[in-house]
Amino acid sequence: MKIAVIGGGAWGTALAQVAARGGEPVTLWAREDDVTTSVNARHENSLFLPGIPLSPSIRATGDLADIADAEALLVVVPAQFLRSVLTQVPVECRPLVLCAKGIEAGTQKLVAEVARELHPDAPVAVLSGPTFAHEVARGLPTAVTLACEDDSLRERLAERLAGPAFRTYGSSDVAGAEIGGAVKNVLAIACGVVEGAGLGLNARAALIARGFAEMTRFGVARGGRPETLAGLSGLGDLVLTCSSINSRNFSLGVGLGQGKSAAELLADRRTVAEGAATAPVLREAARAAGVDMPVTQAVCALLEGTPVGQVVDALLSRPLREEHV
Ligand SMILES: NC(=O)c1ccc[n+]([C@@H]2O[C@H](COP(=O)([O-])OP(=O)(O)OC[C@H]3O[C@@H](n4cnc5c(N)ncnc54)[C@H](O)[C@@H]3O)[C@@H](O)[C@H]2O)c1
Ligand SMILES: O=P(O)(O)OC[C@H](O)CO
Repeated sequence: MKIAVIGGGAWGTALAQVAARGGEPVTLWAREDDVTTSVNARHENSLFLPGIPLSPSIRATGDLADIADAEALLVVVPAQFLRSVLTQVPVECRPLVLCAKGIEAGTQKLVAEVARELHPDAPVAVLSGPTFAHEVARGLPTAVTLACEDDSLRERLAERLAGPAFRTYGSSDVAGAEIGGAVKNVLAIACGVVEGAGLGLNARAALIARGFAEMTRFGVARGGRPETLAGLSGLGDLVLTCSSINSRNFSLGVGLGQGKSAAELLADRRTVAEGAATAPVLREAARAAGVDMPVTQAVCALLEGTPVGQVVDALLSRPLREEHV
């Protein structure tokens, strides 16, 4: 199955590396000339994944006409740009493997819902899980959820992408797989705040557990299955992203916890911290679904400039409740 990757950021590049493992030709579409030039000339994405040698069988392009011969498209642009990019891509009825983690502002749509709206003839799959791009691109062991409702397509994609250090676990729960990835980014900001404000490891563990509870409530309300949320794309990714400064979302939270403003922290970032855009959308989507998400509300307050101490006091002073309701 010939693969093209749409999006030349860190994750798109790492997935191109996965798909090109056996020397198969892979086309990587990128917006930035610096990316296409460095990938083609030096086999490196010097903008988003510097210092990691890439397979010479990856060919980068800025021209969407070059993906014409691909049999499946891995779509790896940030969630808030997905609609504008997918509007330009000549998808036809080719499978779309959606790899962004976020919820669209304005519509509250998950990425697969946006893709189905724009390209109703294209089957969709979601690839998600605990996957720092720089580790995947280096070939370090990684496992992901590959969700697709079509059993035969899921098996073909899983086989095509799997390798000795990249394990794909199949699932038919597309909504569950993408909700875990979108919500964990918001919760990772909260865990970063705990780190930045020096609130301790007990607080971080509490946030991971209570954050997982609210991820599950929201995921089930939007049609996901609890076991998917407890798997690689939910709990697995939550644990990774909430425990490492390598996470862009966690590091954004560290800055907030140190008292910096979101505007200041996001101003000169070239890379994406999806949780910052997802948090207010998730708060609205949770309200619409009648789901209580106190950690998400706290992250929104922090992004909006409420002081850390005030947000923590508000979280801790809520009425006591049973743990499992
Ligand atoms: N980096 C990772 O480790 C990782 C792992 C798994 C999933 N993801 C997800 O993959 C998605 C892409 O993240 P990334 O890490 O590859 O990005 P990145 O931070 O490395 O790069 C930013 C990307 O945004 C694109 N971009 C910027 N402005 C744009 C615009 N106006 N229109 C279209 N595209 C624009 C850039 O071209 C680039 O591809 C995100 O949803 C992220 O959550 C990332
Ligand atoms: O750097 P982050 O916070 O966007 O996390 C990257 C991946 O989503 C981890 O699975």
